[in-house]
Amino acid sequence: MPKVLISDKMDPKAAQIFRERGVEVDEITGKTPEELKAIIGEYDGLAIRSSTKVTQDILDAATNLKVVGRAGIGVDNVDIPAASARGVVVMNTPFGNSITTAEHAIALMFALARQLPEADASTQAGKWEKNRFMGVELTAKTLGLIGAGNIGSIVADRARGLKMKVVAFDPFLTPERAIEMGVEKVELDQLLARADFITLHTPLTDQTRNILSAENLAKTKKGVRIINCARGGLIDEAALKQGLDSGHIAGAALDVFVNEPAKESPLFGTPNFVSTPHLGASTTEAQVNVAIQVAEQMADYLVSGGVTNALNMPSLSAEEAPKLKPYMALAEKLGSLVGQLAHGALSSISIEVEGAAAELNQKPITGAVLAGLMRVHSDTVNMVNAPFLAKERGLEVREVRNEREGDYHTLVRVTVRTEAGDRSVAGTLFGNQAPRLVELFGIKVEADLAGHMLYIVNEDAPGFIGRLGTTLGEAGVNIGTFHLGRRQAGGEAILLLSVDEPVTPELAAKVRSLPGVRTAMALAF
Ligand SMILES: NC(=O)C1=CN([C@@H]2O[C@H](COP(=O)(O)OP(=O)(O)OC[C@H]3O[C@@H](n4cnc5c(N)ncnc54)[C@H](O)[C@@H]3O)[C@@H](O)[C@H]2O)C=CC1
Ligand SMILES: O=C(O)CCC(=O)C(=O)O
Repeated sequence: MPKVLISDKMDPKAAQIFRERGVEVDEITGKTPEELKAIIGEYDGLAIRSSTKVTQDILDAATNLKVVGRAGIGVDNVDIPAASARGVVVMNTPFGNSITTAEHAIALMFALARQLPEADASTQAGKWEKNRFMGVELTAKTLGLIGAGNIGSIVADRARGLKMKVVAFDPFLTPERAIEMGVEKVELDQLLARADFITLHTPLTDQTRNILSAENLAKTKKGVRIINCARGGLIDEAALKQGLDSGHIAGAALDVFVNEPAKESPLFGTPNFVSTPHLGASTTEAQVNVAIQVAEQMADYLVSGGVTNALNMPSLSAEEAPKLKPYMALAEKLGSLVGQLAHGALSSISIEVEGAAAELNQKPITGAVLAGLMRVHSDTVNMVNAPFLAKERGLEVREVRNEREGDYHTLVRVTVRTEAGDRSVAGTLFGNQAPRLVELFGIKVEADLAGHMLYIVNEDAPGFIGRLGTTLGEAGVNIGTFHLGRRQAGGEAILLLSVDEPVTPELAAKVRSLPGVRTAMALAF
C-alpha cells in the first residue's frame, strides 16, 4: 500500500480521501528540515502547502518518493529540477484557491483605501480619531494588474464590478482575452504611470523578480497604492519602504514577503503599511478545495498511474492510464531494446504510433520509450526524468502519429539515429495487452522481450542452430524461446533467444566466435 506524508497543515478531507483510496497516510507537521530528512525515506508521496521546503537535500533522502503534491498554486518551495532529476512528479492544484486569493487582494485594496487596520487599532485604543482617517473611493480609479492569469482575471472581474478601470500588463495576455476580460492591455511603463492601485498576480520567476524595483516604483503615479498577494520578491521591499516614507506611495499591502515567515521587517510599523501572514489562500472553502484536489491527484497517481496538474510530466487521466499501461510496457521495452542495441552517441529518436495507438495520448508513450532507452545508462531513470535527461544529452525527440493501420492493428515504432545510420524497432500488442516485438532493424521477427535474452546476427546457413545449441548447452544455459527472422533465405538472419540464465560476456564472446556469426549480444529486460 503506498504511503503519503502530509507535512503542512491541511484540511482533514485530504487524509480522509487518501485512506478511502487505499493510501496509508501520516500527518506530521512542523518538522525541521533535518527531522523531515530522517523520515521522508518511508514515503511514496509528500503532500505540502507552503511551509515545507522540498529541497535537493530532502529529495536526496527521499529514496521512495514518487510524487510531491502542493495543495495550492505556487511551487517555488519545491526544487522542481531536482525532483525531475530524481523522477519525482510535482503536482499543484491550480484553481482551488484562486477566488479566495483574488478576494484577499480586493480586501487589501479596501484596507488601503480606507486605512482600515489603523482606524481599527485607533478606535479600539479608545481614540475616536474621526479626522485622522480620510479615505479614497475605488469607483473610477485605475487598477493596474500585473499578471492576468487565473487570479488576476478574477481580481479584474471584481474590480470592474466596483466600477474601476483595469489596465493589465502580462506579456502572455492576448488582445482577444483582454477584450473578454474587459481590461486594457498595456506595457508596464504605461501601467506604472496610470495606475492608482497596482496589484501583482504573477509567479516569481527570473523575469518577474523585482518587477517593482526602485526604478519602476519611481515611475508610479504619486499617491499610488500597491498590493502583493502573489510572491515576496516581486517588489523591492527596501524601495517600497522608502516610497512609503517619502509619501510618494500612499499605501502598500503585502501578504507575501521575500523572507517568510516574516517575523521582522523594516516595513513593520510604517504608516499606511498593511500586512497579513501569507493568508491569500486561507479560507475554509479554498483549503477544502485544495486538500480534496491534491489528495485525489496524488492517490490517482500512486494507485492507478493517472497524472493531473503535474508541472514536470504530461497529464494522463485515471481513465486513460489503464488503456495506456500495456502501451507503456511495450514502449519501455522498445526503448530499452534500441538503447541496448544501438552503439555510440544517439542524435535523435523518433517515436511513431500507428493504428489504434495513434488514438491515444502519445506523451506517456514517448516518456516510456525514453525511460527504457535512458535506463540502459542509469537505473534511477523513470518517465518523469527521462525527457529531461534526453534533453540534457542533446537528444532530439520527434513524435509521429499515423492513424492508418498497417500490418498490425496497433504499432509503436522507435527509430534512433546513430553515427552508423538509423536503427528501427517496432512492436504491437497481442490481444491489446501483451507486448510483442515485430520488427527489428527492418527484419520481421516475433518475440516477447522479457528476462535474459541473446541477440545474434548471423549468415543464414545450415548447421548454425545446432552449433549454437551445443555452445549454450555446454555453458549450462537453457533456451526458453527461439525467434528467427531473416531478409531472405541464405541472407542475414536475426536470432532472439530467451534464456533462463544470464548470458555472461565470456559466453557472448564464444557465440561471436562461431562460424557465420556477425554479432552476439546479451540483452536484459
Ligand atoms: N498569497 C497566496 O496565498 C497565494 C499566492 N498565489 C500566487 O499567485 C500567483 C498567480 O497565480 P495564478 O493567477 O493562479 O497563476 P497563473 O499562472 O494563472 O497566472 C500568472 C500570470 O502571470 C503572467 N506572467 C508571467 N510572467 C509575467 C511577467 N514577466 N510579467 C507580467 N505577467 C507575467 C502569466 O502570463 C500569467 O497570466 C502564483 O504564482 C502564486 O505564487 C497563489 C495562490 C495563493
Ligand atoms: O497554502 C497556502 O497557504 C499558500 C498558498 C499559496 O501561496 C499558493 O497556492 O501559491
